[in-house]
Amino acid sequence: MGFKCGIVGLPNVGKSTLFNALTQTAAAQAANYPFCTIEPNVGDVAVPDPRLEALAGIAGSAAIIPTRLTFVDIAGLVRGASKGEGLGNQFLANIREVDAIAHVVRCFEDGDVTHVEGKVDPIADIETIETELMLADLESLEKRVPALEKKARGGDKEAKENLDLVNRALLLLREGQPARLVERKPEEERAFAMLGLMTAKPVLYVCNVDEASAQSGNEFSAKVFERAAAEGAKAVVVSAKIESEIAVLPLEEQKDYLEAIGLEEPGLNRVIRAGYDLLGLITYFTVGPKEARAWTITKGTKAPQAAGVIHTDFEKGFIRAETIAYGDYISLKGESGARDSGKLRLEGKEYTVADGDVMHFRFAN
Ligand SMILES: Nc1ncnc2c1ncn2[C@@H]1O[C@H](COP(=O)(O)OP(=O)(O)OP(=O)(O)O)[C@@H](O)[C@H]1O
Ligand SMILES: [Mg+2]
Repeated sequence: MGFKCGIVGLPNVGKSTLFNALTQTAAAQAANYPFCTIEPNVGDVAVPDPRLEALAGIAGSAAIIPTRLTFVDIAGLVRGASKGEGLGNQFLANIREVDAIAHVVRCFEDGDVTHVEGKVDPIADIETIETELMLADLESLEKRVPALEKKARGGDKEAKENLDLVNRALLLLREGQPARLVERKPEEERAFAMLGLMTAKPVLYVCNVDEASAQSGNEFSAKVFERAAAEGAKAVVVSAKIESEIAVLPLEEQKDYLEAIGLEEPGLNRVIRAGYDLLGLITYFTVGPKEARAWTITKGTKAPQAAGVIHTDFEKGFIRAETIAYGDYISLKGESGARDSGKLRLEGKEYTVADGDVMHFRFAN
């Protein structure tokens, strides 16, 4: 399936540094000058999930295979981008292709690191980016109007409905509101998604703070959290620079370092999990002596389609899914315990898979 989270923000705020930490590489060039990144960097990241270890421990699985999420490190966005400033429309196209946005906001002071607007002001920075995305959405919608109007006049019912939706979005964007706030009926969701609007994508604010604030944030990140709460968005605190230094250390040293700065786990884990959540994703497991493995599905996926993530044959020939809830698997110490207690359920085609389900699919070839 491949869900993509795009790393977006002003130039030189630490996007590539975060990307490198996430992907544990130095694949993306990170340096102290704006527009360091031009071509997007794409990387797969393991989704940390402590449940996998617990499952593998019970089943004696030889290997643990986490599920993965894709991050895309995108070029910095500046004021006027929608009109072609900076790298202009080129990187806006990169943003259109992602499913959710991780918006990196500079929340650290450092006289040596250039801020394109001259001072650290996370709220102003967020507004600059949002404005550019809104302007770009406005422009793309305005382009659609003439053709839709022509078709609607000709009696095309679908075009008429689409035009109505587009006009509602335009009204909102002209008021300076993101398209995700457009009121729409469930049956309009498909047409809305087809519009490919950037300000309709879910957003996670990533507050990039100094080392001393890595644990509990600072006055800048507090402002971002306030704004996120008001918008119904999510925010996380992370020090991209520290994380990128920790990520390349041997595991033992990582632990010591994290402890020293008061973190239980890498801040990156929070970013990955929040990104996963933002995309509306959940995990089910397959567990056996060979491996304990996590699989990604969207919330609401039925059993056959969940099976299809492993192999299309599983979906085509789906018969039933032997299912154990994660909590039951753990408390009853595995499959036979769950079976003996009647906690191994036989689920059919209409079953909606729940987060944490341990599944075994039966299928016919
Ligand atoms: N938390 C932090 N504290 C101090 N310096 C940081 C922090 N995070 C990143 N930096 C520094 O900021 C500079 C810019 O980082 P980076 O290249 O990752 O930015 P970017 O957002 O990818 O920029 P561009 O848009 O130009 O590609 C680097 O010198 C990096 O080391
Ligand atoms: Mg960069």
